[in-house]
Amino acid sequence: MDLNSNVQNIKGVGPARAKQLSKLDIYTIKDVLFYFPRDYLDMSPLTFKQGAEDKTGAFPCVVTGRAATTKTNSGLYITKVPVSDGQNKGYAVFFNQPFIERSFYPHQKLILIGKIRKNFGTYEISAPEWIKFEEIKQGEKLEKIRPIYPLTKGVSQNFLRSIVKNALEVVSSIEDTLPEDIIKEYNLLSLKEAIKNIHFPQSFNMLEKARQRFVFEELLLFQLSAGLSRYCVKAEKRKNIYKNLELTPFLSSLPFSLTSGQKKVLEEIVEDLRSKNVMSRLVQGDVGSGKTIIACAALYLAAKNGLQGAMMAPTEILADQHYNTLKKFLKPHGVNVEILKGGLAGKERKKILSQLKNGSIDVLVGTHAILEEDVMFKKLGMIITDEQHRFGVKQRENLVKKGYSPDVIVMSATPIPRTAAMALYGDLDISIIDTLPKGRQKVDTYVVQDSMRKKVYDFAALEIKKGHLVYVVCPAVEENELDVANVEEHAAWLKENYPSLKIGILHGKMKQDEKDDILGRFLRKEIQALVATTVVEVGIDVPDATLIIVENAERFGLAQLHQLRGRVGRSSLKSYCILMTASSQPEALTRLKFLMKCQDGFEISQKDLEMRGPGEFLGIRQHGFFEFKFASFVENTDILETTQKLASEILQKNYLQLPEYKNLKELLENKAKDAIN
Ligand SMILES: Nc1ncnc2c1ncn2[C@@H]1O[C@H](COP(=O)(O)OP(=O)(O)OP(=O)(O)O)[C@@H](O)[C@H]1O
Repeated sequence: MDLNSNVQNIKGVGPARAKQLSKLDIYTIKDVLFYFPRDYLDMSPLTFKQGAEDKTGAFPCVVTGRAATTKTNSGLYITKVPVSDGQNKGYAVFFNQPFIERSFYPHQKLILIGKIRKNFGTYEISAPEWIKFEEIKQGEKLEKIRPIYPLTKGVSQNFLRSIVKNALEVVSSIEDTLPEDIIKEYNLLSLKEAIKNIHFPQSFNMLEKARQRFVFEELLLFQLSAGLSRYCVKAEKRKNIYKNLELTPFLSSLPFSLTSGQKKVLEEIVEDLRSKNVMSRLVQGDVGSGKTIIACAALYLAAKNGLQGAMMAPTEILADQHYNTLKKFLKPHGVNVEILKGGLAGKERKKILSQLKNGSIDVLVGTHAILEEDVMFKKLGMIITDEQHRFGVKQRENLVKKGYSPDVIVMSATPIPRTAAMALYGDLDISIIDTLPKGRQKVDTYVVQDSMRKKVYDFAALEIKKGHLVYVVCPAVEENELDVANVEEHAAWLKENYPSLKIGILHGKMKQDEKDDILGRFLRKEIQALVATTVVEVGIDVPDATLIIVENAERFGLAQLHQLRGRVGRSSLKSYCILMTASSQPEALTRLKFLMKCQDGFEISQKDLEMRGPGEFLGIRQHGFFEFKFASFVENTDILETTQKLASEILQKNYLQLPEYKNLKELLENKAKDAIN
């Protein structure tokens, strides 16, 4: 029988059953075989004494007397079946199934499967499953490890187990997705063996091997797909347009010298520009490590080589900030920087667009709107963007069609460990700024209970008295059902309690010019405490801000809190971060307290990955992201690296064209559709 045959070809599945199975997205034999258990039960026989509290186990025992049912005052039927494991006595206990009495009789041998606990000194196994010895066929071997499947109404564990068994019997062959040489070289189970062992493992060792096989396959597919899109980009050649890669005039005009991390990253970029391949590079660095100046240097080189540059920021506030920075550092070198804002009047917009087209603007800053159709460059050669705006291969193709093959630098605001970065951004080369500018001080971080709020804000008032600035971050804008701190009420509370302070609010629902106005006033110290949502999270650079208070801090991820903390400590002034919480949950507190002792963004995101899992964390990059059933970026770093090497060999040597790679190629084409588009 073929894998793609209808599920009704399996013994025990008729139209009614098929309908139930469709709720689990099971339609074919293949769907049954790829419906994997969510957990496993060790069926090694245990005595009552060996059974661990709250852990399901298998207990061989014998029924020692008649089952008896009683009715409680509240009308609940409780049936108790007396049993013994040979050493101790106990009961199997069932609820509201008085008829179950009839299933048991004295001297009957059973295996009870369930959780055991001691109730007033007597062992009890509540609502167990059971296997009757008398029903075990002669010669039939009991499974050592029992799969536990996710269920839906009307579909039981027993039924799923039986149809998987039947499916395995009926299917004639399972063609492997991986070529034989890969299976051999990496000592993997064949697909058939892996499927068998993922459902009915011969041992826990074999279960692990089966899992490893699927992890390997998932990660190989992922790496191949990432590699393919990198390959498309890399394959793009351009003429050697960078004749002048001299950075000294630019660097010597800066008010500081670059850190060693910045120098190294800049060298990597210069190397890319020297090569004939188009650059696609991710620049990662901890908060405040000075990524903007790297962008600035790249744009400087582009301009000096007759190319235009575009810098895209995730918000208009940041676009403004970048505009000011770029203008400051590039204008003295004759580089003309402009900003394209959303709300620009028709006439002004027209003027900018025409200057862009005739090449008199060298660098354009703005949100991603700067790459819209009517924005035409004369010769766009360098795009600086952030990970939210990274281009898919399709968008890149559109740009290329417009006649440009621009180099791209992607700036990442969330530093993540190298292996995870490699996995996530496999299609980009990665540079890491691993040093902070000199003189940066540690930001003292505290986790404080809400009951201490008044003290915390008294401290804020003292900071402001010294001429410093304060951020207050709330999870919500206005009053809400979740009952979390909101910007509007919090600002009102502050105004009432600290009437002498100048307080402003900032959130995403405000109009652009309002936001610009507020931020400008904060920079000029006309506002001393800025009550805001996480709009201040990324990139805002206000050197005199020395305190950030985060309300309901437990609602944020660690990496996000680290970003927020990065808004202070951006000069040599001593800075503080206070994480307010009403939570008394030990887990939440441990998580927050991790920030008190750790200032390293890479370490923090590793912790975040571990604690919250990649799903949530990787919200930063949904586009083209694979969903893994087995693989994990945190646990499978070895396989991640192995498969990356293997994938690049396969692509370089063009193995996907070989007949033995046919199935892998097909799988890749299906799976990678999203990633490649
Ligand atoms: N080598 C350096 N020495 C001293 N100061 C520097 C150096 N490089 C950058 N700076 C300054 O450090 C501050 C932070 O730089 P920048 O805004 O580029 O940080 P960032 O890496 O973008 O951080 P974030 O992710 O928090 O926005 C800026 O005020 C910048 O001028």
